[in-house]
Amino acid sequence: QAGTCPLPAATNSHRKDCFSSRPASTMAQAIKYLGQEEAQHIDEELFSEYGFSVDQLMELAGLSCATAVTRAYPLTSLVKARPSLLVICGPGNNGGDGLVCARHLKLFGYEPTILYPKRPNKPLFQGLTTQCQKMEIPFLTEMPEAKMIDEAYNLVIDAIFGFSFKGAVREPFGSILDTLKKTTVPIASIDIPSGWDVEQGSTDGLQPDMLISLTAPKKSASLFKGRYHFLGGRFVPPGLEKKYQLNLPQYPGTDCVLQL
Ligand SMILES: NC(=O)C1=CN([C@@H]2O[C@H](COP(=O)(O)OP(=O)(O)OC[C@H]3O[C@@H](n4cnc5c(N)ncnc54)[C@H](O)[C@@H]3O)[C@@H](O)[C@H]2O)[C@@H](O)CC1
Ligand SMILES: [K+]
Repeated sequence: QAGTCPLPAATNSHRKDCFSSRPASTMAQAIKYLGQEEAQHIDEELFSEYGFSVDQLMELAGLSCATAVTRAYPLTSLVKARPSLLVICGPGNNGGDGLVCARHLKLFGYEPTILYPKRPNKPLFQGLTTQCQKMEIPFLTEMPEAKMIDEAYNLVIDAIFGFSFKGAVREPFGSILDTLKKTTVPIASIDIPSGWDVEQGSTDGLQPDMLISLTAPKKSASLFKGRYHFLGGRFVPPGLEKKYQLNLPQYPGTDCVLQL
């Protein structure tokens, strides 16, 4: 028996994977938490050196997020009569992950509604928006009040900002985040709790119930206090993982997510 399982919340199947097929030398090393620049370098390298396209990785990232949501909030656990979710999408690729996530959640039997106030004028985002519209996912024209969100939705998915967020929050997202802070319904944040500094977090920011870290957690994830921390984005080539010493845990079987 070589060492202890590096996954604190590991299920029996994770544990089995750890002990049966992970070399002893990598078992002891903790997963790396990335700084902002390092996360951006890895992102660039996936495209420039490894030949991936943004929409490819976004699809896998968004699918991971939807899958992680089904694990933490299965349809049978939802408290409202309808399996309603509010997905709030920001102006960059984190918002794109949110659109993909919403589409998959609809296929998984949930009823997502999207708020997408700043839409980039690029074919990728236009296509993702059309796909959601054609799947009869409603788009809101404005942010509802906190009370209305608590009444209408089981969960809010925060796809506003990811690892490129910097500085003071600009409108309309400042008001959106202020409203979100007043809600009591659980929040699931994609990659970073929006409004948090990517490395330092935020003392008075959102306190999501769930965080889905993509590729590898960012430094601020060490300050996450919610119930569910998942890793998704199972697309990192071993060469890149090695170069950046990510020490990613082994995903169980063919799963695209893993609970940390
Ligand atoms: N390499 C990876 O790991 C992958 C990353 N993906 C996603 O891409 C995200 C990063 O995407 P991006 O680099 O497009 O960046 P973000 O989506 O983090 O945000 C960039 C957008 O937010 C705006 N913004 C930044 N700071 C702001 C502020 N203070 N107030 C208001 N607006 C602000 C910028 O103008 C820009 O429009 C990741 O967090 C992840 O969710 C996935 O789509 C695919 C793979
Ligand atoms: K986010």
